[in-house]
Amino acid sequence: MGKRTLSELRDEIDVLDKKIQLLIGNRAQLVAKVAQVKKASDDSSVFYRPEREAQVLRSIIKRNNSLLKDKDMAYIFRQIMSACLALEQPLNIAYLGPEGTFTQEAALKHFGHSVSTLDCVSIDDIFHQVEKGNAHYGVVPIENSSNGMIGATVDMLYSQNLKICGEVEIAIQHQLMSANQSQGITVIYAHSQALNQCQRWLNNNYPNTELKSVASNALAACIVKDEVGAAAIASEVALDLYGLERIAKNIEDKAGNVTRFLILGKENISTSFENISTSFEGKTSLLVVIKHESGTLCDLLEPFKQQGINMIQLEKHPIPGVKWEYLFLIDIEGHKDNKKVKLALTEVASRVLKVNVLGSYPIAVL
Ligand SMILES: O=C(O)C(=O)C[C@]1(C(=O)O)C=C[C@@H](O)C=C1
Repeated sequence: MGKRTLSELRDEIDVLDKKIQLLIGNRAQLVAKVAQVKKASDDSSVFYRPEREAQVLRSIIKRNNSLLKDKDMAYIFRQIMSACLALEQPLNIAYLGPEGTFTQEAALKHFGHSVSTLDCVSIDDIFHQVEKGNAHYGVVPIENSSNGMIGATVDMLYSQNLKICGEVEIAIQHQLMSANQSQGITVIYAHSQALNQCQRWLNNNYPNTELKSVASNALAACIVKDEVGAAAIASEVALDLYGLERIAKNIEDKAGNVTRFLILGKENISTSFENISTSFEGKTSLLVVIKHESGTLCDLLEPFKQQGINMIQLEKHPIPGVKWEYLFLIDIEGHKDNKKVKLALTEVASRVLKVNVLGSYPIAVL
């Protein structure tokens, strides 16, 4: 058989597309049945199941031996699951606005594009909107690979009762942009995080320019749309969205600049797997306050060692409103209902002033 012509190849693609479409339709029908099962169950209002979504995406990546990259294959299935979940329950996701922030990018990467989004003015506002029930879930930054923890988020985790039900990572590349490149730049707007992440570049390239910190990078882009002589540091998405011109590309000081975001909700995520210890590729986050006495930090850590539990993270953070007193944000491997984790947590609780289990959730898949 000779080489197939363009139209023959397209005919074959049409046949495959028809099959794929039919299969996606069949999948949607199954998900509609899943919704019925959930409605009849105890936690009838919880349709979003991050642990199952993570399992689906991990399997997709594991068996991907196609020409497509893992991340692209996973993206396609992420969108299919997003559309399927919207059949069960249309979700509204709170993020740091306006449109074009990295937080919005994180929200869409995690939930897919079949959700609606609610733009919030601050990290505190995201917590409040979820708390009030105006959004089903919220997305907040927790940690940047160059700058460390996001204090405003830790403060709110301490003072609010929301649960962590997922995490997502986004590569952060900053663009310098303005409405009109021919004008000299007298002021640069950005979120304080972006100013920190680009500090060296700004010192080298704009040593005498005024730097103004605003609530988000997308807001900075929005402001400079109408301000002569002003530039903004924001994302590629914001550059396109607000019709600005790029002055400089990827100005972050450190390559591989990544921000980790948390997904917040009102409920603990379901533990629908029969054997949590073997099938849950996840972690548990805790906030702990210990006595200001010799040996108390060792006492806190010992139960994890005794149970052979790996600690992923241990961060010290000032307790909001209490001078020179600190809380610890701890991430450990495993689900809070796993036998060993449970034993360790009970022991920890007996040794510290306060322990708040923020949630157990799947480790970011991509
Ligand atoms: O398995 C479920 O619980 C579903 O609702 C199905 C499904 C999917 O499309 O695979 C959809 C939404 C959930 O968040 C998880 C998975």
